Amino acid sequence: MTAPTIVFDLDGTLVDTAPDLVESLNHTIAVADLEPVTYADLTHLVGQGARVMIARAFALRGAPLSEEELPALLDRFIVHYKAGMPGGSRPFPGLLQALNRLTEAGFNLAVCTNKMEALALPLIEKLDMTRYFKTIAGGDTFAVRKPDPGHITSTIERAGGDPRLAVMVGDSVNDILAARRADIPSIAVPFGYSDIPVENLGADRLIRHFDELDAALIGELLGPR
Ligand SMILES: O=C(O)COP(=O)(O)O
Ligand SMILES: [Mg+2]
Repeated sequence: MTAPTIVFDLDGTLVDTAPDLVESLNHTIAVADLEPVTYADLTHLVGQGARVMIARAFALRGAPLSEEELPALLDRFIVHYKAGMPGGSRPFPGLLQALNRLTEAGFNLAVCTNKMEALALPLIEKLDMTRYFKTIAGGDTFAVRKPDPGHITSTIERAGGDPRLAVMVGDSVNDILAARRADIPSIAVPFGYSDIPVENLGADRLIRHFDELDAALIGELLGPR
């Protein structure tokens, strides 16, 4: 029988990437003389990958940005962000213990992030976490990305799992909405970068710490089998 799959979001769920995202974003927008963004701004900027984050930073500062300028800015971001990896980014407390616990319990683990694959893969590798995941799907891996349910279901299929036997863990509306649209139960974490209070995301469960993520909770969400 297929093992249940647990799908994790990356930024703000598995890894606290905010300091490095802010730093590389500010390095990027400095070429246009924009005032640096803050950690508090990030919750409104992050979620749809680096390209959208840069465009949103320009909008936040009321600065014009043409389509033609974006590729060079995106390159600037990618080069800076990759060079600093893993920087100050660290797994959230209790994550590694949870990944070990869930792996030992026989679950398939996967990552579904809107971060581009070329950034997600090396970040997870530098944090020595690649081995935990059957697959790591980025925002540009498939034709669609969160909140499109196809991003999650394709990730599960690529991990050899079954979307009818899966749970999504995430920090933002993209994750919880995509899961709901895919009819997949979801767990929200409050330590990420949501501009909506996590209680209002509509997740099936809320955990405050990864210590709470165990086989019993997954079993409750998947119901009697
Ligand atoms: O990098 C982003 O914009 C979002 O990434 P996430 O989907 O892992 O939260
Ligand atoms: Mg996230």
